[in-house]
Amino acid sequence: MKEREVLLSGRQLTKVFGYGPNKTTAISDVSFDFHEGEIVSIVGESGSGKTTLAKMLMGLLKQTSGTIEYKGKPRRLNRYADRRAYWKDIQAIFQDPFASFNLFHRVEKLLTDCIKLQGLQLSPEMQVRKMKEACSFVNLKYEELYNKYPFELSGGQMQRLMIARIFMLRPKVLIADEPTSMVDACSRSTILDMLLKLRDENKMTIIFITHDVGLAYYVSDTLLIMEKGRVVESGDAERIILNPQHSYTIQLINDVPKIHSAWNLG
Ligand SMILES: Nc1ncnc2c1ncn2[C@@H]1O[C@H](COP(=O)(O)OP(=O)(O)OP(=O)(O)O)[C@@H](O)[C@H]1O
Repeated sequence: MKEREVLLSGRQLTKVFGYGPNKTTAISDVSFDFHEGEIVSIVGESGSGKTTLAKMLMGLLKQTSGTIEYKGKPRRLNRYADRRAYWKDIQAIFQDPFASFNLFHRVEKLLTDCIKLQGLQLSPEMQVRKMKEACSFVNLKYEELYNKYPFELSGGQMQRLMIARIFMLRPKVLIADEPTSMVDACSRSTILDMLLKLRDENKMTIIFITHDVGLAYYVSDTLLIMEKGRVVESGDAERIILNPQHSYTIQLINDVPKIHSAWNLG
């Protein structure tokens, strides 16, 4: 198989919050290479630094030390034009879909904004066609939703709408921070399958942030296991799950509920 191109990489990244006695080292000496079309999960318990790392990758937080490279060059976000170009390529969906949308904008505006962000000049008919296509990709009906406000939608509909926006924006990298937290198991696997389909169609790199090692194994090519701000193990997902090397990884795997033994009360 042809070696995939490295798209986003980090070298010795460290992030320290606060000073003196209030100092917290959220990320400590973390390095990685994320490839084009790769699905990688960043897995760890609460407080292990996953969201901090995701925010640094997004360019929403500046690292205390270390470097981030995008497409083989040091990432620069000082100028507005640089940030705009970067955010065209890198998009995120977060745990709480209600926090991700402007609650005063109707669904139609939330979707037309994606067309504007891409800098496309389309006729009104073409715009509606694109929005309908994006909604049907995530099994939503545009006609039923376009006039609604986010608070008139269910959590699951909102999460689907977030994915419809990604379908329209077609970023090179998607950072998905627990994107299935608000839906039942059935919708959850549908959402994951939609993300996998987007990866296959667009060669999108997906960075999944989760505490659920079972879910990470289901969706990922590679894993980055984090404990207290450090990467304790990384590499091929199957290899890590079948043959974990670090005690923390073993503990995470053992903590996954076992369906059969759960009923063994004897
Ligand atoms: N803005 C901040 N100021 C100070 N400390 C912070 C800040 N953001 C995060 N931290 C600390 O950094 C550490 C890592 O937090 P982070 O949110 O990255 O963890 P996480 O793995 O995403 O957790 P969760 O799964 O609960 O979201 C924690 O100890 C947290 O208290």
